[in-house]
Order: sequence, then structure tokens, then C-alpha cells
Amino acid sequence: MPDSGGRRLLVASRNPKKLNELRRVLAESGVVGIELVGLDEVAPFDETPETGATFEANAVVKARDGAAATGLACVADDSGLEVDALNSMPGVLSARWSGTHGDDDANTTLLLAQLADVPDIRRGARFVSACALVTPDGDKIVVRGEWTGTITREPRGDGGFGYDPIFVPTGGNRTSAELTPAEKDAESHRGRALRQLVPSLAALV
Ligand SMILES: O=P(O)(O)OP(=O)(O)OP(=O)(O)OC[C@H]1O[C@@H](n2cnc3c(O)ncnc32)[C@H](O)[C@@H]1O
Ligand SMILES: [Mg+2]
Repeated sequence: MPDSGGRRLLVASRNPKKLNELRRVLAESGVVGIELVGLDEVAPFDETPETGATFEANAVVKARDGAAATGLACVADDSGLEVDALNSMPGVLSARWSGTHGDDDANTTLLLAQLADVPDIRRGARFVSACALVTPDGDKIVVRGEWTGTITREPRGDGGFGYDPIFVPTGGNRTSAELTPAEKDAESHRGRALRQLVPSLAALV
């Protein structure tokens, strides 16, 4: 079946929990007439390794690959955690910080160990999300959202994914894994980034 021009949007992520968040925020954003399509609903394609120096560079590569392979407009997120006491690492290496891609427990355990001697006053960090939208014509827009907070000493909560159990957003006491999905979306780096894409998404319809 031929695709219907700009009306279907590929949401490109191989991380099921992130994909859920992307779909949730886009669905909540008030854009009507766009059908969200996941990677499992399109034919598999070769994906470029995420070797960029910035979140923006990686997000553009993921969205371009998705748009080129499917002929659909494609949105992709590249994100991570920047820790002040680690000179903004893990950054673009967040997903594989412990050496194993996507091992959230190993990544958080390693990060807590690295920060064991860092006092509370210097445990600042931020989540960053770069989201790219690439259209079938090759137009692209890239946006960024940030979420500041501090790193705990123990994991708490089982919502979210990744580093959420060790991140307390500024102004609260709960970790981002202790927030409801709606609370996380309202404040998170990903929510803030994606909502900036709404006008461009509306223009696709
Ligand atoms: O590239 P895709 O396929 O989308 O999935 P990924 O998990 O590899 O995603 P990234 O390359 O963008 O790496 C992001 C990593 O940063 C962390 N991260 C990003 N957003 C997060 C969030 O909202 N909460 C907790 N950790 C997050 C988490 O460890 C992710 O695996
Ligand atoms: Mg990735």
C-alpha cells in the first residue's frame, strides 16, 4: 500500500520505553491527523551507528535514515545525561556508559560509583534531548530540551527508564522514576524538545 504522503509519521527508536514516551508526548500534543508508526511497523533497514559528537548530530542521522528508508516523515530523539562533576559525561555515551548498550542497571551502578566521593552540593546534572524531524523532501528541523536536577546516592522508583531512578529534578524530592508518566512528560527534556516540533508537525498534515 502506498503511504499517504505527509500524514504518517515514523517514530524512530529502538528503545521501547523511550519510544513509548515519544509516542505519548506526540499523541498528547494536540496534533490531529497524524498516524504514528513505530519501527516495528515498517520493513527493517540499515541504521548508521550513533557516533556523532553531539545529540543533535545523532538525532539527525536517525531521522534521516528513517525517512530515507520509508519515504515517511520521521522523528528521532538522541538523548542522555550530562553530569557536572564528570565534565558533562556520559553525554552522547549515556546508553553504553558501562560498556553494554542499554544496560540501565549497569549504567546507573557505574555512575553512582564514580560519584561516590562527590558531595551533595556538586551532584548537579541535566538530561538533554535533541529531537530531529526529517520530511520525505529532506527538510529537517532539530530542537533541544533540557531538564536539570541532581544525582542521588541510591536508585529509587521504577517508572521511566535509563538513569531516571538516580535523577531528582530541580524543585522536587522524587526521582524521575517516581513521577507519573504525565508528570515526567510535562517537565522532561524529551517533552520540552518534542513540543517545539508541534508547529512543524501540524504543517505536515
Ligand atoms: O537510539 P535509540 O534507538 O532511540 O535508543 P537509545 O536507548 O540507544 O537512546 P540514545 O542513543 O538516545 O541514548 C539515550 C540514553 O540516555 C539515557 N536517557 C535518555 N533519556 C532518558 C530519560 O528520559 N530518562 C532516563 N534516562 C534517559 C538512557 O540511558 C538512554 O539509553
Ligand atoms: Mg541509541
